[in-house]
Amino acid sequence: MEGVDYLRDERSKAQFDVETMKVAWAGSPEAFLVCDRMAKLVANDPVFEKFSKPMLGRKELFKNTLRKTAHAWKLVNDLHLTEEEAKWLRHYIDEPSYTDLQWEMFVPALEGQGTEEQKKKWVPLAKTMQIIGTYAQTELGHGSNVQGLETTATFDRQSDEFVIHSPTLTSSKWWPGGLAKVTTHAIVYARLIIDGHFYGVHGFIVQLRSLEDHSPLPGITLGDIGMKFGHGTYNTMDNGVARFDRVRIPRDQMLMRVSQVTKEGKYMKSNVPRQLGYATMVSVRQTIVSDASKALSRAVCIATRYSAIRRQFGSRDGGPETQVLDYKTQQSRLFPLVASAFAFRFASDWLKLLYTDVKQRLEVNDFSTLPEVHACTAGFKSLTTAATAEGIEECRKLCGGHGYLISSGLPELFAFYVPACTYEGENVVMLLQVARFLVKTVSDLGNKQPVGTAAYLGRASLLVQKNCVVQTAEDWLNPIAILEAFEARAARMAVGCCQRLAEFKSPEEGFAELSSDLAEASLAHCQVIVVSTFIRRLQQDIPGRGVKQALEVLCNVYALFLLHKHQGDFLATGYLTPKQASLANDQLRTLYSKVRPNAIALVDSFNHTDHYLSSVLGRYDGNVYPKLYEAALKDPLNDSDIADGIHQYVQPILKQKLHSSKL
Ligand SMILES: CC/C=C\C/C=C\C/C=C\C/C=C\CCCCC(=O)SCCNC(=O)CCNC(=O)[C@H](O)C(C)(C)COP(=O)(O)OP(=O)(O)OC[C@H]1O[C@@H](n2cnc3c(N)ncnc32)[C@H](O)[C@@H]1OP(=O)(O)O
Ligand SMILES: Cc1cc2nc3c(=O)[nH]c(=O)nc-3n(C[C@H](O)[C@H](O)[C@H](O)COP(=O)(O)OP(=O)(O)OC[C@H]3O[C@@H](n4cnc5c(N)ncnc54)[C@H](O)[C@@H]3O)c2cc1C
Repeated sequence: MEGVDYLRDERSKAQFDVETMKVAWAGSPEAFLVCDRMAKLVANDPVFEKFSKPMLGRKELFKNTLRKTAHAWKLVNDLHLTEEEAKWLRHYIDEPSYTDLQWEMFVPALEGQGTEEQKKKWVPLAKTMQIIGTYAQTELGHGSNVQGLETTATFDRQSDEFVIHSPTLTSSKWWPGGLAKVTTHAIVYARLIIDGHFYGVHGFIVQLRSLEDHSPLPGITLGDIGMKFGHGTYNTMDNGVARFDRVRIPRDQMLMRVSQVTKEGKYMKSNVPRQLGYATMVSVRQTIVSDASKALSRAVCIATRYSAIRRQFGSRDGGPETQVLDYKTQQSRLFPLVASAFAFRFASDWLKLLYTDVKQRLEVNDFSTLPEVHACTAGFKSLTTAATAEGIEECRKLCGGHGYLISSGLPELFAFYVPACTYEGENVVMLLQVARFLVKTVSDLGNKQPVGTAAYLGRASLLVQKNCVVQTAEDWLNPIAILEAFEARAARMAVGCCQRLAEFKSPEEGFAELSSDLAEASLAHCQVIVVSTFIRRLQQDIPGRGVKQALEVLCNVYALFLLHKHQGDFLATGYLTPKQASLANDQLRTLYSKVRPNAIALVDSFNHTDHYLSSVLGRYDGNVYPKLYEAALKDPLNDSDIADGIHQYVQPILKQKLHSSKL
């Protein structure tokens, strides 16, 4: 049998309806149709070919992306694509480009932080790409600490302008995507100064380049910050540096939704919290959670298909060897990642609803849920990106040696993905934000009943006393038992941290000293929400033969895998006994056997095209070995039998050896 037959055989064993599962993964029939149409549009267009990328030099890589991006914009206009369709088009083109910043950060920053008048002026220009913008917050010296930014925006009452200035080397803007070569505008975050007084960090719309000839405007120095990790991935993007030498902009280019500066130089705070200035980051963190499920689904699709084709050991009589997918070790590394992709998908769907809700509330100045939404987006961003980055690397290892080839698609995917752990809020810094929320919630328990995602902490006094009642491996299939275990562990960790915080001289000193424990408690809290979201999703109507059952298995795999991985926490907090932890692991092994016949069908449900996967190992048809061979032959080193440099550098060594052996 060939790889093609192996996958056909696997598909025939599926116990659920794949087409309906595709809809469950996409979120709705409409969402499925949009994704499917955009994925095929990209896959069938030769302009979006990706194979040659790893061979290109930096300048060619960059130009190639500019070409693709221009073609994509033409398609958006020619085909009258909606914003949703255009977003998926960009996603399937699969190349970091300035348009990511334009649509995911520049436009949302204008919409979220501009006044009605500002939005009316700037948003249409941006949405029609008459101006191209980026989000210039991070500096050479500061990224995480936004209030520590050094760029200044000094109000000049006489000319009714702000003067944007980079006073030090470390105040150079550093990292913004598209800044180096493309963007005409940026939202520059700077400290506002009026009459020598500092008024905190605010966003300012600054024109960077001439709209006529694209050259940098006077007083602005722009450049690229250099090559990044992974050759063909993020180097398609011109992350840039910018320095401002007393650049003047009109007063009405300060984003003034949160606070205003009048002509007279009076600083006026609206009745909205200053954290609304961070709203763009909340919006992008929510998108990043959704992207985590996509990236992880891509990696597990490759590793699962290849594991069904790859055979090693197990045959002593010349018969077929064992599919590596049948090894329990392979299953215990791979299936939790398949389950995680689904968990993150449902978590991101839920987060989107939470975010939509807070956006509507903010419109009418209801800020009550903002702290919870900030904690959820920050925490989920950290949890999902860390697990996805680790998961992609695990998938590479699951593919053995071939996983290290660029043609496997996995090294490039990892290089593309891993900065998600850093950008838009470094992951540990984000967990510490969740910790602030947890500490406040627990400290306030006497006065205020927590709601929403923190509601379970309202039962903290019960959860710290109760012990797990599980007696058999079967009991671990009960969602109530699972959820209570996660809640009890998280509540005990949060309460434990708060009790120890009280022993320090000041809360700040305690928070700094216990920050590692607080970060762990935050992760445990986020896991409660992800697990409960998965469980709740299964309580909804899920049509299709066997679809719900297959998802129930994955939900249990996800929860029990986490329980096993973090069993130290579950045991140390005293909620579980070692016997109960061991029963959970027994159940996990049984669940892997239930996933096994559905494995290929589950990853088919992601509906990924071969173009999107860009992996010889993950091909839909399973024709791996002939295509690996073919891909290898296309390497430029195989253009000739005798490579450049052989005559010059190798032959003299060989000849010298002959000469000395004669002596
Ligand atoms: C090609 C790519 C493909 C796919 C990528 C996928 C999707 C993304 C799409 C496009 C993007 C493309 C590429 C990536 C581009 C990346 C862009 C960036 O990285 S932009 C820069 C991002 N920078 C950061 O995230 C900085 C992180 N730092 C912060 O957010 C803050 O400084 C801080 C750490 C939160 C601290 O804030 P602050 O200094 O104010 O300090 P406090 O701790 O005192 O906070 C006060 C108070 O406010 C609360 N709070 C903080 N933040 C928020 C918020 N956002 N909303 C609401 N409330 C907030 C905080 O918890 C405190 O509350 P309190 O305890 O006082 O009640
Ligand atoms: C690919 C990529 C694209 C980017 N695009 C943009 C962009 O378009 N626009 C933009 O403005 N920025 C962009 N950035 C910058 C990015 O947002 C920052 O790098 C990120 O916010 C992290 O900040 P930092 O680099 O200052 O890390 P640092 O904060 O210096 O982190 C270094 C270490 O210090 C630790 N640390 C920091 N603070 C604390 C603390 N309080 N407690 C405990 N530990 C702490 C961190 O955990 C980390 O381990 C991009 C970055 C990358 C990698």
